[in-house]
Amino acid sequence: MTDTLSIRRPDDWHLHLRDGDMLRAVLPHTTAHFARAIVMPNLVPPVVTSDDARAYRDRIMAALPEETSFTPLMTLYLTEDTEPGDVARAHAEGLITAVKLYPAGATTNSASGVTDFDKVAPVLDKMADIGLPLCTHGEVVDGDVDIFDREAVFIDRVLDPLRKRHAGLRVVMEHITTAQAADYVRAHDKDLGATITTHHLVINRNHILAGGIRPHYYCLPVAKREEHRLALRAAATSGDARFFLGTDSAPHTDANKLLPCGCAGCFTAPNTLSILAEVFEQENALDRLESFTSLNGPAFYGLPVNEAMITLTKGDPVSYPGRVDTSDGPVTVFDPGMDLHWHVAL
Ligand SMILES: NC(=O)N[C@@H](CC(=O)O)C(=O)O
Ligand SMILES: [Zn+2]
Ligand SMILES: [Zn+2]
Repeated sequence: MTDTLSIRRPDDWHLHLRDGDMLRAVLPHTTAHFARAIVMPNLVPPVVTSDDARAYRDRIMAALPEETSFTPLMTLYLTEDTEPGDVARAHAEGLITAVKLYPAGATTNSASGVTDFDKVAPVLDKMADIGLPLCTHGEVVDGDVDIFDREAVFIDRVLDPLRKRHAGLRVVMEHITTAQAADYVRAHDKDLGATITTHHLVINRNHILAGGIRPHYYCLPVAKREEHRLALRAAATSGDARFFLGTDSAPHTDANKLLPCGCAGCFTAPNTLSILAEVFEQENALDRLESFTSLNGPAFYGLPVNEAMITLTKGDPVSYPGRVDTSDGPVTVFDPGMDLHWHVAL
């Protein structure tokens, strides 16, 4: 039985770091294990222009714990006013790694997102030209579409037509939650990838709703039926290079989660790697953990893999904080509902 595993240092290809005190509180939990992260731009107000991205990157660098090396990979929030020239310049100077599409109203802080795709056609064409990936929050927001169907309907109504219209555009389907999304990735070519979160490998919709409502398991896209969780596990552990880790670690204070209308998001940064090792071990796929956490993402983005290694060692149950304190109040850490045995050492 394997009880030690050395892998390249992981990257997180979908992360929410927030800003201000929250940024300072959550950032060390990511930098403890991860070398790089794609930083989502859904701040209030959002990170829309290259100037916004530069300023946000500086705030992240200023918040880094001492003697920590970490590279935030910045993204721009696509709006109907985004200028193709600004995006191209930001890409050329190495400031941004991707642009993020939020359908307006789909998720946390998405009000400035896209409603009319004709308006963003020029910028998407430019991105296809220069090879800059588009990360998508893949859910339709139409009130007539059941929330559990929003991802599958997005693929048919929005994503597939968009990829046909903008041939050559590289797309990452973020935080996929359905078998349909995994199948869509498999059926297409190298211009398509998908991130999978830690929590969607662990919970299904019963965890949120059965026996009482559990707001800390509520995130978007919402967790689906068990068959979808199993499909995501199969995709993540398959070794297929188009699937890679994006934790979507999305901290909200308990006060904002535990409301009559609570925020969506699971905060997984502190225990993500221990959970993933447990999941991959359960799937007899520990030998593929490194592909998912450390190799496939860089390959998609055309970046070098990290030189540094981390070692995971199996032992007594791992202890991790139940919550992280911020000046706005505590943020509850995702509870995977099982003991974790894989300890991370750098
Ligand atoms: N995933 C979530 O449930 N929430 C994210 C937004 C997002 O990634 O859609 C957040 O910013 O809180
Ligand atoms: Zn999202
Ligand atoms: Zn997210």
